[in-house]
Amino acid sequence: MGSRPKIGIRPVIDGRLGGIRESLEETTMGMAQNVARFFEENLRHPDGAAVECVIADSCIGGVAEAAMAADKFEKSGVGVSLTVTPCWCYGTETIDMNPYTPKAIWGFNGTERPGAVYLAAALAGHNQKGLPAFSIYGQDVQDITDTTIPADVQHKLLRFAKAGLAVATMRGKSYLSVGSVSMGIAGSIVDAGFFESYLGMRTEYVDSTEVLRRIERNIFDQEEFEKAIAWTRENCKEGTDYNPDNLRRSREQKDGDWEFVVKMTLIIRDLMIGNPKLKELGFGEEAHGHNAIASGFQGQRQWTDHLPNGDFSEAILNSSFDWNGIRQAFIVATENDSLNGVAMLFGHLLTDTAQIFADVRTYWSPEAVKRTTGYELEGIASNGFLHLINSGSCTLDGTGQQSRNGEPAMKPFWEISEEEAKKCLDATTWYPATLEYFRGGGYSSNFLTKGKMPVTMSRVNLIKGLGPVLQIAEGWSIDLPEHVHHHIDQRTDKTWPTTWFVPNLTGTGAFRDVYSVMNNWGSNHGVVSYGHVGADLITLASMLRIPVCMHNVPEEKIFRPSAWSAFGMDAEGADYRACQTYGTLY
Ligand SMILES: C[C@H](O)[C@@H](O)[C@@H](O)C(=O)CO
Ligand SMILES: [Mn+2]
Repeated sequence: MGSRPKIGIRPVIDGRLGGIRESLEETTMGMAQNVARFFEENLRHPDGAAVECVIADSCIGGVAEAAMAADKFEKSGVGVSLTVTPCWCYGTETIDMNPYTPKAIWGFNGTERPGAVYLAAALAGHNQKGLPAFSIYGQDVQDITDTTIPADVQHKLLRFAKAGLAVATMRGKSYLSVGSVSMGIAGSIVDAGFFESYLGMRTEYVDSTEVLRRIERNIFDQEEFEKAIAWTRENCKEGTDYNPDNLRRSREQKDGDWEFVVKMTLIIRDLMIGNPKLKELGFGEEAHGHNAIASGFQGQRQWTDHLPNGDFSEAILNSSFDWNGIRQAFIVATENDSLNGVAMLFGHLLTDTAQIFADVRTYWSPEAVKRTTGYELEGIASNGFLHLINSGSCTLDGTGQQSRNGEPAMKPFWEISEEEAKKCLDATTWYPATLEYFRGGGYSSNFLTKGKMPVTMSRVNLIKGLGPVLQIAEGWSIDLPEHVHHHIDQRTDKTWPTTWFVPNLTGTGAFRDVYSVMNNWGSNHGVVSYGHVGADLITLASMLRIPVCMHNVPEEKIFRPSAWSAFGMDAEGADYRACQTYGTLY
């Protein structure tokens, strides 16, 4: 998916030659090399490649060397910058002035030389000049000869770098809208201004007829199709047809639908990222694709009223495996809900894992569960739960059939085994689509997400007069007793995948109770990412100047640019004021 941004490391130093600078050169450059090694060992891009660092050719003692570093970074594709120093240096003379590059400064907390004093001075400069930067220095004083990176510094370095790389990775890529607005869902009014100004992304739009044209004119790789359909027949088990007799599609139609949805999958992927094979087949223009890092498929209604739905394509593309093996998940939003697509993209870039796209369907109170099933909710579910369910885009990784340390998990593709991919497929049943909704047929994925996964639900909303806001709810997937699950799952669309979700409650505001989380959710959709990654999302949002309107992330984990604290003592109000003051990144 295009070039990968690098992390630029800037060792800054006290410029006074004749003793001071010379005594610090080795330590300062050593600190840069050390942190570069740390990043390279601990960070990967979502495509699996190791993250590369670029270190300035010399320590930076003043503005000339700062300019040389900027020049090198520009030429090497640096998208994120970290300044490191163990000593006092000259604030504004050495800082990184590139307005687009997320920045942090690690000032070594020692007393022999005052790295943290430089940090404070440089941050004051950043803040006075309107160039937000993150502040990093360890809790505990270290000796100047100590080359270890303390755990608290490591956490901040990784949180900053991963979010910074996400910013740089999105820049210049596209959101591809296949189709238009689905059933009046506002998130599928793909807003070019939002993508351009906040994310640095393009919006590309193709009519859904392009998918049909490629199917009818065989504009896809036939060989891959043969492989894909054989794999699908072997790995994707078809479920019972729940449609009433008078609507049911014939066996012949259903077999045709399988072929159709597999072709759709190849085509949507080719539309996103291109395919060199198409050039060999004589379709040079189509071979390019749209440079899309995320996409959405309208589906409902015009397409699905007439043709098989997008559920199979969305689910498979969003998963970490297909007929070509285990691979990076794509980001494809159901109903072309681009704002949920953006939250999926954030989740993917921050965790390297596949994302669950879901309708935020139902709040089940303990009383309602009791009334309908006779069961008294207990344990983590005792305050009720949310039913997350959706026809299409939910990744099959969302089955929870992968594991880490014996617990269910959703992992980066390079950690997923063949056996785990197979278990995800085996846990999924593909039901003939509910024809009352999807008149053109197709297949919907059905599974139940395993409980006990730490997860984070998120969502971007656009608010007129304000701009985008991000909402975040950390919590857990839960298991329900089989009969309770069965009873309440079957009340609704029984051909779709279900995740039972319990948010972590704080006792106040939107997290007073489970009902309030649902009641405060800004739209019909949400994204579920594996892990408690709310703090990472908050860091990323601050870089993009997207205020966070709702979250339940513990205060001590929150990491925003240093300037945010100048906007007042209530952190969330300050976030709004800071985002408004700095304005969009692009
Ligand atoms: C089939 C239905 O139209 C669903 O797709 C609908 O409930 C939604 O998912 C709305 O987001
Ligand atoms: Mn939906």
